[in-house]
Amino acid sequence: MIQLKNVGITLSGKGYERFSLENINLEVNGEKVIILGPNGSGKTTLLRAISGLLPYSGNIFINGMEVRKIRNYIRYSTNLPEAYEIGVTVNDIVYLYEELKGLDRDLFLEMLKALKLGEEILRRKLYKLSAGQSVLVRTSLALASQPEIVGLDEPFENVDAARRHVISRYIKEYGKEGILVTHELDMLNLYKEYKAYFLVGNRLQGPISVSELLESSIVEGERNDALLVLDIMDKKVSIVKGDLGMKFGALGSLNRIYGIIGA
Ligand SMILES: Nc1ncnc2c1ncn2[C@@H]1O[C@H](COP(=O)(O)OP(=O)(O)OP(=O)(O)O)[C@@H](O)[C@H]1O
Repeated sequence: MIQLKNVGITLSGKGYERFSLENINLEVNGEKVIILGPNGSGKTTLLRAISGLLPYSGNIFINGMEVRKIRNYIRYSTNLPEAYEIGVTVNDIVYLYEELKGLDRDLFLEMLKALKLGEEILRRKLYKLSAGQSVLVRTSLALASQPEIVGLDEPFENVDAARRHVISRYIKEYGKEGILVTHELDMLNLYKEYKAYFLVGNRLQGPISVSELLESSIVEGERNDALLVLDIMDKKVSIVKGDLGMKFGALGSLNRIYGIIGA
């Protein structure tokens, strides 16, 4: 189980405007959750905090344990790049993860084969892989560790259509509980049994089931019959069942929500 209680995260740095997420509450209890958000909305930031890679205020618990106090929790796995050593080969990471996380090497090799990646990739350094290969290897490592809970960041980014289908099969089989963050709406069709949240306007809003979402429309303003009303930059956007205005499935990109509110 993942629990976020009143979580706040602030990023600041040279050359950046301050970015913050506020009052984030979430409970993932034996469920599959998808977090949708436009570019730059803070999806990776949220997942990094859940994975113990960023400081935060409030509380984040994984199976009842405060993330601040645990290191390398064996029952949780993520595909975030920081979770893997830079400068070592894929094979080195496989050895490390067999020791640290109980990685199932046979399952990992089966996934590489299904993804048509070829075993020579094992001898390559992770940072020398192409962007898509790196995502697939990291996602396979996270899943082949067969954790109770996974946190996957953009597992489809830079991945071609055929491999997206293959990796989705494994995500669904081995990611029994956890969070998948993405901005790629065209993948939602494969994840109809997931619960969706939106990370928009610096807040996490939801939930709504993905299957309902795909049959809904997006309308400006707050409506009584809405399945979910999103608060974005002091404006409201309703998600309404049926074919009214802009069908969610036709949105293409979440950035278009900002177009609907004229921002
Ligand atoms: N060190 C930092 N200081 C301040 N802001 C930062 C810092 N690092 C990243 N940001 C900003 O934080 C915001 C959230 O970034 P994040 O990578 O979490 O977004 P995302 O939703 O995962 O985006 P994408 O879909 O494009 O991957 C962005 O606007 C980014 O520019």
